[in-house]
Amino acid sequence: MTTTLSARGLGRKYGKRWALAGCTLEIPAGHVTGLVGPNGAGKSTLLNLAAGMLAPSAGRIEVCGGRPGSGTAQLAKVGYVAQDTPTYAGMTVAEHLRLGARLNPRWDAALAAERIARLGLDPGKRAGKLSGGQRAQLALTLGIAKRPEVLLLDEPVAALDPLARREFLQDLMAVVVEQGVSVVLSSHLVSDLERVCDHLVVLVESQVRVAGPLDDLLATHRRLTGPRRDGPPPGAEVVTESHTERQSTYVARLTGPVHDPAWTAGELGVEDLVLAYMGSGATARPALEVL
Ligand SMILES: Nc1ncnc2c1ncn2[C@@H]1O[C@H](COP(=O)(O)OP(=O)(O)OP(=O)(O)O)[C@@H](O)[C@H]1O
Repeated sequence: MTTTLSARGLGRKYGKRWALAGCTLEIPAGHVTGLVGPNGAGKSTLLNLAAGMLAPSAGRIEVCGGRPGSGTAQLAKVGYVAQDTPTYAGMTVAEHLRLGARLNPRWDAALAAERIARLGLDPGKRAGKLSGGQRAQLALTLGIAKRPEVLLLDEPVAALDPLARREFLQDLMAVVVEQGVSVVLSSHLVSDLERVCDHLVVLVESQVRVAGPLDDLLATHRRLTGPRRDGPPPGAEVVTESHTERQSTYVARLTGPVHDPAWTAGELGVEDLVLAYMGSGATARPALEVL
């Protein structure tokens, strides 16, 4: 298995505060990985570390087999679109493409020109005069045309309306299929992630709370409902719990079958799963990684 991103005990702090701590994670190549978590959880910090924009304060990180920020060869492997789709407001679309060509050894000018034409972006228009969606598409084009091994996208659809979001994500999926590029993208929009991601990483309070292939996570987690007793049934690792006077409900990872007929086990959707882990923060819980 080739690995897109591998982190061991990775941490980054600002002053005395850890923005990301003890992050141990393997993201295999060839996947679209969704990075999700509440505001301030450390998603941008992780992506910045992966792109080499930040240096770790602890631990180590490898992206596509190399150390982020270690030189031009490493830079060529990674396409990074930071939050707020950074472009130069005073530069035209065509000037952005020319800059991309100058800075990137593997630049695919034909691909960039084809995308810009297909998206209907006027090459002579300044980026500052584009709509949010058009700017996002320009930034994605710059990331794709450098022909990276991995695309790191920090909330790429945050500013887009639902239709533009859908088109952006469809377009991204087409690129994934055509180029075989790996993608790690952060978003608060779980329904969007559900449509495009086959891997999931949930970050909460600077920690990886859960990570793994989406199918495996959905197959191993259940909502268990049963009579209120001393605790959950055997074989259930509780993520969150709630109780009424007579009944208990657990979102749990099942480590074995639940035989007790008093319990019903319902399947979870991606949003239920994400919200359960996002709400499980009160006690420090070891990160679960399903590989
Ligand atoms: N340059 C900085 N200086 C000081 N603290 C920072 C800096 N950048 C981020 N932080 C802090 O680090 C923590 C993680 O921030 P980060 O931007 O990685 O979170 P995030 O999950 O991307 O959040 P959001 O969803 O709001 O974009 C936050 O507490 C934030 O305040």
